[in-house]
Amino acid sequence: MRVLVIGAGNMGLTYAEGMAESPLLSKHNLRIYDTDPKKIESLSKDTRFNVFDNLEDCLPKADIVFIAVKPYHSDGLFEEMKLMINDSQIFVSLMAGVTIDTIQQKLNAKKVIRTMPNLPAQVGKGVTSYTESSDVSKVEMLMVRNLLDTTGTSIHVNTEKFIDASTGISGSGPAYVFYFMQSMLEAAQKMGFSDYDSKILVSSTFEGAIELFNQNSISPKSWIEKVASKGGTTQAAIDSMDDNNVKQLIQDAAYAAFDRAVELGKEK
Ligand SMILES: NC(=O)C1=CN([C@@H]2O[C@H](COP(=O)(O)OP(=O)(O)OC[C@H]3O[C@@H](n4cnc5c(N)ncnc54)[C@H](O)[C@@H]3O)[C@@H](O)[C@H]2O)C=CC1
Ligand SMILES: O=C(O)[C@@H]1CCC=N1
Repeated sequence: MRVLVIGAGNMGLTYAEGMAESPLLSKHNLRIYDTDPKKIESLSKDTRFNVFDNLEDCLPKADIVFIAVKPYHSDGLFEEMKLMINDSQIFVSLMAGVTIDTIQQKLNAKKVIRTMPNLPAQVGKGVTSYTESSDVSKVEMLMVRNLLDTTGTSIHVNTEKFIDASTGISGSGPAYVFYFMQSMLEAAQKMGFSDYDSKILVSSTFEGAIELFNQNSISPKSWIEKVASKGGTTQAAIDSMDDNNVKQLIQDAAYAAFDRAVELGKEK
């Protein structure tokens, strides 16, 4: 099985690194292609994969092709790729919004798997949702799933609506968590803590809360009740958030990302 990753950015490189560390592929079978000469130069020193700056040398013989460029670069890329591909190749898109139908038409490809990964893949804690075109067999799906799982965990969804929806929850989601962290860091700094202490207070609080959540089958709502004493400090904070409609605002933000994913698909 020969795998090619197109686009050595945040996502493409992360997937290439995940696959390189797994026993599924040898270096010889893992290729990465990018158009940025600086990236090519720095990657060339990396012994984990074969690096290419020319599609002709790496695309025709690949069995599985991960596409990890920005959605607005996809048209140009598809145009270049389409004369070099064949019907047995499987194309795995990591791009937000770009639909299976668009990829099949613009690339003239048959077998397409559309995914939505997320950035914690960089530390093996990613979650990727995925769905496929009808030409992809169960065995091929399993092969690709094994590759996706080298960066964390994955969930299969039946329709592309859920790929766009997971963009709003897990794809963009790490940024919402970082937004919350940044807000708490700034509050800690305003209260007079040093940058170092602020970071410890905030990161330990997130880490501890996630650990509690993962080790028990209790809902976040019930955990809030365990932290909040009646008439106490936590209740004052939660009341402030409720008064400011924070829950609704977070849900609106997730829907804004979901809607934008759908819109990106229509812009193609
Ligand atoms: N960054 C994130 O957290 C997530 C990103 N995605 C999706 O992943 C895709 C990539 O995003 P990032 O990795 O963040 O972008 P990035 O900008 O870090 O990487 C894109 C790479 O593609 C290369 N590139 C551009 N045109 C090319 C071409 N024609 N052929 C080969 N390489 C080309 C660029 O040089 C760059 O190295 C996007 O479509 C995005 O929607 C999905 C989920 C999460
Ligand atoms: O912001 C974006 O469009 C991409 C998709 C999900 C995360 N980053």
